[in-house]
Amino acid sequence: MEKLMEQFLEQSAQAEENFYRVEEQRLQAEDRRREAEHARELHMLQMLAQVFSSGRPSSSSSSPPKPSPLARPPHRSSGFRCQVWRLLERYYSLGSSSLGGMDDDVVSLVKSIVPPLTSKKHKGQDGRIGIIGGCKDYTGAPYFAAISALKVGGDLSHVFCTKDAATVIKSYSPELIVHPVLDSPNAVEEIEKWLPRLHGLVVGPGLGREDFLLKTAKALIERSRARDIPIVIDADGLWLVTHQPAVIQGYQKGILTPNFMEFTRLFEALHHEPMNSSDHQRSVMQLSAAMGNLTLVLKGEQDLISDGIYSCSVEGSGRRCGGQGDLLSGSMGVMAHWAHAASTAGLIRGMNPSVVAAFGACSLTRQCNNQAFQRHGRSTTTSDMIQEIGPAFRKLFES
Ligand SMILES: NC(=O)C1=CN([C@@H]2O[C@H](COP(=O)(O)OP(=O)(O)OC[C@H]3O[C@@H](n4cnc5c(N)ncnc54)[C@H](OP(=O)(O)O)[C@@H]3O)[C@@H](O)[C@H]2O)[C@@H](O)CC1
Ligand SMILES: Nc1ncnc2c1ncn2[C@@H]1O[C@H](COP(=O)(O)OP(=O)(O)OP(=O)(O)O)[C@@H](O)[C@H]1O
Repeated sequence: MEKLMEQFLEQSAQAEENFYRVEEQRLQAEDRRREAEHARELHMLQMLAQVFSSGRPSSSSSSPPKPSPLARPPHRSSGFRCQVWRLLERYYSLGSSSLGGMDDDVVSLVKSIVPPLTSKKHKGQDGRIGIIGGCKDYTGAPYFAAISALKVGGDLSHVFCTKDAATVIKSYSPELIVHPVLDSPNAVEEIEKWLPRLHGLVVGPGLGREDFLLKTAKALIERSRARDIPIVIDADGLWLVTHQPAVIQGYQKGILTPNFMEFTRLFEALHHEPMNSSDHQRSVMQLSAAMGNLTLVLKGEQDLISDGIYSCSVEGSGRRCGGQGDLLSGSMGVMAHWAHAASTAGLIRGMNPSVVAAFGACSLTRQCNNQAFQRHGRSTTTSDMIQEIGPAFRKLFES
């Protein structure tokens, strides 16, 4: 009797295991089918957006201006164009349906890229981030970016700046590793030595616009790209991209984080015409397509993130002190590393890892702004916001 019972239990355990295995396979197949379908649809519509917008990828700023059918709907008589227009509208609305309801889903994805804190890891595993920036005029910006990368959870933050900025930046914080090499004659080789050890690069905060520094930044972007390192480009790095878009065009691990001014400059350089400032979503889609579908974040009252359009409107405050964009780019550098690592490990599926990172960093920056404002009101500074990174991160992604 006992034997029979044992046999019965074994068989039912086996049957249960088989059931779950088959069910899991079925769910995985269904997931793959949905993802493929979604990706096919987005890809097709993206291609159409690219072809029919004025923003074909162009590596040369001297190509002739092209008319933009996206600036307004085509005339009714153009049947095919109307059809394309409707498709494009569907594309935009596909994306913008994520404006409200998708927020929670994206936040869950951000949560899933945050690496667990365990005693099994060694220093460096949660992120070694490099900041390319810091010159005579600007020492605050690279500091804000680098310290934010650490406070978000990166393990090591390197700042590659000019000689005269280095001592100043070191004096702000003993946490940062500061290399005074950006204006040395062999800057590229000096910095390239570090690339194999870096998980993410943030190019631009406090870089300035001197030719030599921009040339160095360009070479470093190219070499990091060749090594498949996620790259966030902000501030003066965007000045470089505006003049030489090919440096980052089409790089899927690249994220651009322009403010409105930087966005307008970049848009006009690529499209050779003023942007339609009444429709930011459309402009973001157009510019993203022209840049080879890389992730773009237009910062503002709401942060608009492509591909597709995701909007981050976590409540911030009315306080707009300088440096908030540096906090954003530094945190994004770390999150981009986490997101791509999670994607490689199969932990996130169905969404571009760069978008997950961008959404995470935007939400965090705005939450820091909100919390700092509650304490300091009008006197809020970026340093106050940096103090809030820990609690804001916990509130958003660890609760
Ligand atoms: N503590 C430090 O070290 C900091 C250093 N920083 C570093 O400074 C460097 C230059 O960066 P940047 O942003 O000041 O330069 P740039 O693009 O020429 O903009 C200048 C003009 O654009 C306008 N404008 C700006 N935003 C706008 C908007 N949203 N919407 C509309 N207009 C807008 C505005 O024009 P205005 O209102 O004055 O007419 C403004 O005067 C860069 O390396 C950066 O990292 C900063 O990070 C801050 C903290
Ligand atoms: N009107 C706004 N309301 C709420 N949040 C905003 C607003 N404008 C910008 N932000 C937030 O502030 C952050 C920085 O954006 P901002 O436009 O100030 O960048 P920036 O000009 O590049 O900054 P920086 O001073 O570092 O150069 C973004 O994360 C964005 O979400």
